[in-house]
Amino acid sequence: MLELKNVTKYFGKVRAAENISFALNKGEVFGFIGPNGAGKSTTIRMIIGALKPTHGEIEYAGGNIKKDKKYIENIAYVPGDVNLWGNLTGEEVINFMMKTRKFKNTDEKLRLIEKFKLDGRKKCKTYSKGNRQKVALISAFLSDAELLIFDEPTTGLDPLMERVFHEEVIKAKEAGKTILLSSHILSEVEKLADRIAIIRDGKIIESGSLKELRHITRMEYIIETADDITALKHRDFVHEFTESDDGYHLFIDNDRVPEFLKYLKLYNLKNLTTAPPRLEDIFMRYYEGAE
Ligand SMILES: Nc1ncnc2c1ncn2[C@@H]1O[C@H](COP(=O)(O)OP(=O)(O)OP(=O)(O)O)[C@@H](O)[C@H]1O
Repeated sequence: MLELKNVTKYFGKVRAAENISFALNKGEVFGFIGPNGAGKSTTIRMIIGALKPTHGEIEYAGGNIKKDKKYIENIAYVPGDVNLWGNLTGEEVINFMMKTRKFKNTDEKLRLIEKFKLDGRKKCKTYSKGNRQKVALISAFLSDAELLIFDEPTTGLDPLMERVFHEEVIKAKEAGKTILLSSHILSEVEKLADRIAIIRDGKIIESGSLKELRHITRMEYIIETADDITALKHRDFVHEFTESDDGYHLFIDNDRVPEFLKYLKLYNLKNLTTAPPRLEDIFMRYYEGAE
């Protein structure tokens, strides 16, 4: 549905995005993650046509976006920091959006206002960041756009509202919408995304499904044994060795597992469990790698 081909953006000498390439399939949730200043917003602003790439191409439904601007009507975009017309109420802003999009389902509007617990009668200038975000999120979920783009959508929301956001993303996906979700909240992306791309310093450093990305990190092992296995701590493939009530916890490099298993044979184990790595572990490794 959307494809970026070697998209690059320079602001003067600052390289905000370099050779960004990825494609979104219709009906998927695509997570775009990276630390502050990595280039997520710049990339998104190029997708919505607010910035012109220095190099590279962006295609939407097979057409080049430089030539055909009509594709923008098929995108609903919620920026990280939402600005609204201060003198309109939240509901007036939502009504305005519905009118411009010729969307008439007021029951759905009321459902979303109720679900996001928005007081739509207050003027937007009195709203907190979270309330402004709610107005934009409700408008996006109400729109008939086929691609929904959320840039750090839950930074102003409390955990209950975050959950509402997650539920609505899943609903939108079930309705066949495509979702680009930019975030540095890894658990959010992990829960929702079918595939992810990790961006850092303007470059995509890894992309794929979570399952595909798990190979690049360490697995955690929890060992229950009456034996003293602290000698393992000194092996170079063992990391973060700790002792807890439920056993010894340690992380093992995935490519060194056969060696690890050989060592394990030296002990009498009561139980051995493993935990798949979280996106956070993958991400932290990239963080650490740069320092
Ligand atoms: N208009 C601009 N002029 C100059 N430099 C810019 C501009 N916009 C972004 N940058 C720079 O480009 C880089 C990428 O910024 P961008 O906002 O895309 O990152 P981000 O991943 O969205 O981060 P954040 O989560 O903090 O918004 C940063 O170094 C930023 O300072």
